[in-house]
Amino acid sequence: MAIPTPDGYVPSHPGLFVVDFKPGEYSSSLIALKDLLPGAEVPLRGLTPSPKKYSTLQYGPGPDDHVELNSDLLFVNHSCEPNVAFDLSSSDRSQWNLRALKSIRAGEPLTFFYPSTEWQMDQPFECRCGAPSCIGKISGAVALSKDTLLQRHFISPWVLTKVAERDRPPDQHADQISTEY
Ligand SMILES: C[S@@+](CC[C@H](N)C(=O)[O-])C[C@H]1O[C@@H](n2cnc3c(N)ncnc32)[C@H](O)[C@@H]1O
Repeated sequence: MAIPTPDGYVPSHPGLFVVDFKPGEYSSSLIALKDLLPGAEVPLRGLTPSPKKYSTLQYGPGPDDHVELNSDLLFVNHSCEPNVAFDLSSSDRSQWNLRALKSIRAGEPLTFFYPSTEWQMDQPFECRCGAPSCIGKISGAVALSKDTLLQRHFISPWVLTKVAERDRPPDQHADQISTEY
Protein backbone atom coordinates (compact mmCIF):
# COMPACT_ATOMS: atom_id res chain seq x y z
CA MET A 1 0.00 0.00 0.00
CA ALA A 2 1.22 3.50 -0.82
CA ILE A 3 1.92 5.71 2.21
CA PRO A 4 -1.23 7.82 2.80
CA THR A 5 -0.93 11.51 1.94
CA PRO A 6 -3.36 14.43 2.45
CA ASP A 7 -4.32 14.33 -1.25
CA GLY A 8 -7.44 12.22 -1.60
CA TYR A 9 -6.96 10.82 1.91
CA VAL A 10 -9.35 7.98 2.77
CA PRO A 11 -9.13 6.91 6.44
CA SER A 12 -8.45 3.21 6.98
CA HIS A 13 -10.31 3.30 10.32
CA PRO A 14 -13.16 5.80 9.76
CA GLY A 15 -14.79 7.09 12.93
CA LEU A 16 -12.01 5.60 15.04
CA PHE A 17 -8.71 7.18 13.98
CA VAL A 18 -7.58 9.94 11.65
CA VAL A 19 -4.13 10.95 10.40
CA ASP A 20 -3.04 14.43 11.45
CA PHE A 21 -0.84 15.28 8.46
CA LYS A 22 1.88 17.79 9.28
CA PRO A 23 4.44 19.27 6.91
CA GLY A 24 7.93 17.88 7.33
CA GLU A 25 9.31 14.38 7.17
CA TYR A 26 7.89 11.94 9.74
CA SER A 27 5.96 14.76 11.48
CA SER A 28 2.45 13.33 11.16
CA SER A 29 0.55 11.36 13.79
CA LEU A 30 -2.56 9.26 14.33
CA ILE A 31 -5.37 10.76 16.43
CA ALA A 32 -8.19 8.96 18.25
CA LEU A 33 -11.65 10.09 17.12
CA LYS A 34 -13.45 8.51 20.07
CA ASP A 35 -12.68 7.68 23.68
CA LEU A 36 -11.07 4.28 24.23
CA LEU A 37 -11.12 2.38 27.50
CA PRO A 38 -8.05 0.52 28.75
CA GLY A 39 -7.96 -2.90 27.08
CA ALA A 40 -9.97 -1.80 24.02
CA GLU A 41 -8.71 -3.79 21.04
CA VAL A 42 -8.61 -3.02 17.34
CA PRO A 43 -7.85 -6.08 15.18
CA LEU A 44 -4.92 -5.84 12.80
CA ARG A 45 -5.99 -6.76 9.28
CA GLY A 46 -4.29 -6.59 5.91
CA LEU A 47 -0.73 -7.00 7.16
CA THR A 48 1.84 -8.20 4.63
CA PRO A 49 5.36 -9.62 5.04
CA SER A 50 8.13 -7.14 4.38
CA PRO A 51 11.84 -6.63 4.85
CA LYS A 52 12.59 -4.52 7.94
CA LYS A 53 11.86 -0.82 7.32
CA TYR A 54 11.03 2.29 9.36
CA SER A 55 7.37 1.45 8.71
CA THR A 56 7.33 -2.27 9.64
CA LEU A 57 6.45 -4.07 12.86
CA GLN A 58 8.49 -7.02 14.15
CA TYR A 59 6.55 -10.05 15.39
CA GLY A 60 9.37 -12.48 16.20
CA PRO A 61 13.14 -12.89 16.55
CA GLY A 62 13.79 -14.06 12.99
CA PRO A 63 15.34 -11.91 10.25
CA ASP A 64 12.13 -12.18 8.21
CA ASP A 65 9.68 -11.57 11.05
CA HIS A 66 8.50 -8.14 9.90
CA VAL A 67 5.16 -6.95 8.52
CA GLU A 68 3.81 -3.81 6.92
CA LEU A 69 0.61 -2.48 8.50
CA ASN A 70 -0.81 -1.16 5.20
CA SER A 71 -3.09 1.28 7.03
CA ASP A 72 -3.20 4.58 8.90
CA LEU A 73 -1.79 2.69 11.91
CA LEU A 74 1.59 3.38 10.29
CA PHE A 75 1.24 6.88 11.78
CA VAL A 76 1.28 5.74 15.42
CA ASN A 77 4.34 7.51 16.80
CA HIS A 78 6.65 6.30 19.55
CA SER A 79 6.33 7.45 23.16
CA CYS A 80 8.32 6.41 26.21
CA GLU A 81 4.95 6.55 28.06
CA PRO A 82 2.74 4.93 25.43
CA ASN A 83 -1.04 4.72 25.39
CA VAL A 84 -1.36 1.71 23.05
CA ALA A 85 0.49 -1.52 22.31
CA PHE A 86 0.79 -3.51 19.13
CA ASP A 87 0.34 -7.08 20.35
CA LEU A 88 1.55 -9.51 17.69
CA SER A 89 2.38 -12.22 20.20
CA SER A 90 -0.34 -14.77 19.44
CA SER A 91 0.49 -17.73 17.20
CA ASP A 92 -3.01 -17.13 15.79
CA ARG A 93 -2.56 -14.06 13.60
CA SER A 94 -6.29 -13.31 13.68
CA GLN A 95 -5.70 -12.36 17.33
CA TRP A 96 -3.08 -9.70 16.57
CA ASN A 97 -4.33 -6.33 17.73
CA LEU A 98 -3.72 -2.75 18.69
CA ARG A 99 -4.69 -2.43 22.36
CA ALA A 100 -5.29 0.61 24.56
CA LEU A 101 -2.98 0.52 27.59
CA LYS A 102 -4.83 3.34 29.36
CA SER A 103 -7.86 5.58 28.86
CA ILE A 104 -7.51 7.53 25.64
CA ARG A 105 -9.67 10.58 24.99
CA ALA A 106 -10.91 11.61 21.56
CA GLY A 107 -8.35 14.02 20.09
CA GLU A 108 -5.31 12.39 21.70
CA PRO A 109 -2.49 11.02 19.56
CA LEU A 110 -1.92 7.28 19.71
CA THR A 111 1.59 6.23 20.72
CA PHE A 112 3.35 2.95 21.33
CA PHE A 113 6.77 2.05 22.74
CA TYR A 114 8.66 1.08 19.57
CA PRO A 115 11.17 -1.23 21.36
CA SER A 116 8.18 -3.30 22.52
CA THR A 117 8.21 -4.83 19.04
CA GLU A 118 11.54 -3.78 17.50
CA TRP A 119 14.81 -5.46 18.45
CA GLN A 120 17.15 -3.35 16.33
CA MET A 121 15.44 -0.60 14.42
CA ASP A 122 16.02 0.19 10.79
CA GLN A 123 15.87 3.94 11.45
CA PRO A 124 16.88 4.98 15.01
CA PHE A 125 15.90 8.51 16.09
CA GLU A 126 16.13 10.96 18.97
CA CYS A 127 12.82 10.81 20.81
CA ARG A 128 10.74 13.96 21.09
CA CYS A 129 7.90 12.42 23.11
CA GLY A 130 8.51 14.83 26.01
CA ALA A 131 7.52 12.26 28.64
CA PRO A 132 9.19 12.60 32.07
CA SER A 133 10.63 9.09 31.65
CA CYS A 134 11.85 9.69 28.08
CA ILE A 135 14.88 7.50 27.35
CA GLY A 136 16.29 9.63 24.50
CA LYS A 137 17.63 7.66 21.58
CA ILE A 138 15.25 5.00 20.24
CA SER A 139 17.14 2.27 18.43
CA GLY A 140 15.38 -0.90 19.61
CA ALA A 141 15.16 -3.24 22.59
CA VAL A 142 18.71 -4.45 22.00
CA ALA A 143 20.01 -1.21 23.54
CA LEU A 144 17.76 -1.23 26.62
CA SER A 145 17.93 -2.89 30.01
CA LYS A 146 15.29 -5.36 31.11
CA ASP A 147 14.11 -2.89 33.79
CA THR A 148 13.68 -0.08 31.26
CA LEU A 149 11.61 -2.38 29.08
CA LEU A 150 9.45 -3.76 31.89
CA GLN A 151 8.35 -0.25 32.89
CA ARG A 152 6.46 0.09 29.59
CA HIS A 153 3.34 -2.05 30.32
CA PHE A 154 3.63 -4.25 27.25
CA ILE A 155 6.71 -5.82 25.70
CA SER A 156 6.47 -8.64 23.14
CA PRO A 157 7.27 -11.95 24.88
CA TRP A 158 9.92 -12.87 22.30
CA VAL A 159 11.72 -9.56 23.05
CA LEU A 160 11.91 -10.48 26.74
CA THR A 161 13.25 -13.93 25.80
CA LYS A 162 15.98 -12.31 23.72
CA VAL A 163 16.80 -9.92 26.57
CA ALA A 164 17.14 -12.89 28.96
CA GLU A 165 19.49 -14.60 26.47
CA ARG A 166 21.51 -11.40 26.08
CA ASP A 167 21.81 -10.89 29.84
CA ARG A 168 22.64 -14.49 30.74
CA PRO A 169 26.18 -14.82 32.18
CA PRO A 170 28.52 -16.33 29.56
CA ASP A 171 29.06 -19.52 31.56
CA GLN A 172 25.31 -20.23 31.46
CA HIS A 173 24.89 -20.10 27.70
CA ALA A 174 23.55 -23.44 26.53
CA ASP A 175 26.06 -23.72 23.71
CA GLN A 176 28.89 -23.49 26.23
CA ILE A 177 27.67 -26.11 28.68
CA SER A 178 30.14 -28.97 28.56
CA THR A 179 28.81 -32.48 28.19
CA GLU A 180 32.17 -33.93 29.20
CA TYR A 181 32.69 -35.20 32.73
C1 LIG B 1 6.31 4.71 11.44
S1 LIG B 1 6.75 6.36 11.41
C2 LIG B 1 5.53 7.12 12.39
C3 LIG B 1 4.80 8.21 11.62
C4 LIG B 1 5.64 9.38 11.28
N1 LIG B 1 5.54 10.40 12.31
C5 LIG B 1 5.27 9.94 9.93
O1 LIG B 1 4.83 11.09 9.84
O2 LIG B 1 5.44 9.23 8.93
C6 LIG B 1 8.18 6.33 12.41
C7 LIG B 1 9.01 7.56 12.30
O3 LIG B 1 8.34 8.68 12.92
C8 LIG B 1 9.27 9.45 13.66
N2 LIG B 1 8.90 9.39 15.09
C9 LIG B 1 7.98 8.59 15.67
N3 LIG B 1 7.90 8.81 16.99
C10 LIG B 1 8.80 9.76 17.28
C11 LIG B 1 9.21 10.39 18.49
N4 LIG B 1 8.68 10.11 19.67
N5 LIG B 1 10.19 11.33 18.42
C12 LIG B 1 10.76 11.64 17.22
N6 LIG B 1 10.41 11.08 16.04
C13 LIG B 1 9.44 10.15 16.06
C14 LIG B 1 10.64 8.86 13.43
O4 LIG B 1 11.23 9.52 12.34
C15 LIG B 1 10.32 7.43 13.05
O5 LIG B 1 11.32 6.83 12.25
